Amino acid sequence: MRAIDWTDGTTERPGHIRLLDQSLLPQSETVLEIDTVDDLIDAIKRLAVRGAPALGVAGALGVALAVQNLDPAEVDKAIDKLRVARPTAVNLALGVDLARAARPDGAAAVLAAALKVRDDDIAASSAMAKHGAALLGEILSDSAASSARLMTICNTGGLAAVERGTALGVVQEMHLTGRLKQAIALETRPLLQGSRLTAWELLQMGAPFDLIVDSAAASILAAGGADAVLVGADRIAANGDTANKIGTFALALAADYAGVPFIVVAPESTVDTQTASGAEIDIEDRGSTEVAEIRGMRLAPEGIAAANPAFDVTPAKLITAIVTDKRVIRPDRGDRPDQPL
Ligand SMILES: CSC[C@H]1O[C@H](OP(=O)(O)O)[C@H](O)[C@@H]1O
Repeated sequence: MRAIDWTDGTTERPGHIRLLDQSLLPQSETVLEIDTVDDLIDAIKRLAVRGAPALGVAGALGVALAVQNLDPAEVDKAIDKLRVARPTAVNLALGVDLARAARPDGAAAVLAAALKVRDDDIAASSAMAKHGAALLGEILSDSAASSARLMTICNTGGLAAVERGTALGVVQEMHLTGRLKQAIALETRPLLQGSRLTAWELLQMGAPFDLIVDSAAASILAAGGADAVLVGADRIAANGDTANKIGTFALALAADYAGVPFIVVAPESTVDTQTASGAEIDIEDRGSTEVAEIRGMRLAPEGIAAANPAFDVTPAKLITAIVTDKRVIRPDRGDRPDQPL
């Protein structure tokens, strides 16, 4: 099943969104049938649906839901609330804007625009998988390129998109073409997208992998335990600075120290040339509970303070390459995403 999709209406029920509730994976594969924008916003805020490309599709389909089900006077307020449900991933606002632009042409045109966002993401995931695997063939030694050990953080597979995903889509491509020796997946505290979601997807692929705690990554890299680091992105600024899951910046520093290529994999829809640099990216803070608890089980003492930025920014100078569905940008050679395609 896709992470998120649209189900056409029947005589019993109007068209609506179906999504796999990722907050319950891997213990439970629960499908949510979403009929209202408020329920979609709740699903986004609690990461039942998550990942920049998937959020773009959610935003676009949410506009179709609003136009289909709400009084015209209520649509803009609902769409505006959806657009800011999570601030860091540029894709959410972009998906909303792409579907909203079709409003003058009616509900069918809005749905068609939203389904195009979905279909374009599916195509982009396949293109990124191929471009990323080709780049590894170019920059790694022959032995590493044919038997690669690839480290990754958070979850960037089909669950973070619609199908295949971004960085984990490259890992899948390397596996499918017999060139993956091992994936190394960081658990990714505090919400454990790595141990819950990436491990689940790698198992389904049948790919060889190790799950590691986040704090083991630097010493594994320094000891020569990985041939490349592949990460996703939530927003790529005009100069190449990249916002991604918290811990990505530390991983980039460790990769730089270890002399290991650090590769960002993201669709062009995640490139935001309106944001000049990483300093302007709004980093979502998700509050102290996620740090102090795991699925409602209190770990830290009551009454403590906790900082919980959900993302950090990796400066372009630490990024070897940015692989998109359309191109490979090489910040290590002075390339910038705001240069024309
Ligand atoms: C290809 S997904 C991009 C990005 O989204 C994830 O964040 P979250 O799980 O909070 O939605 C993570 O930063 C991924 O790298």
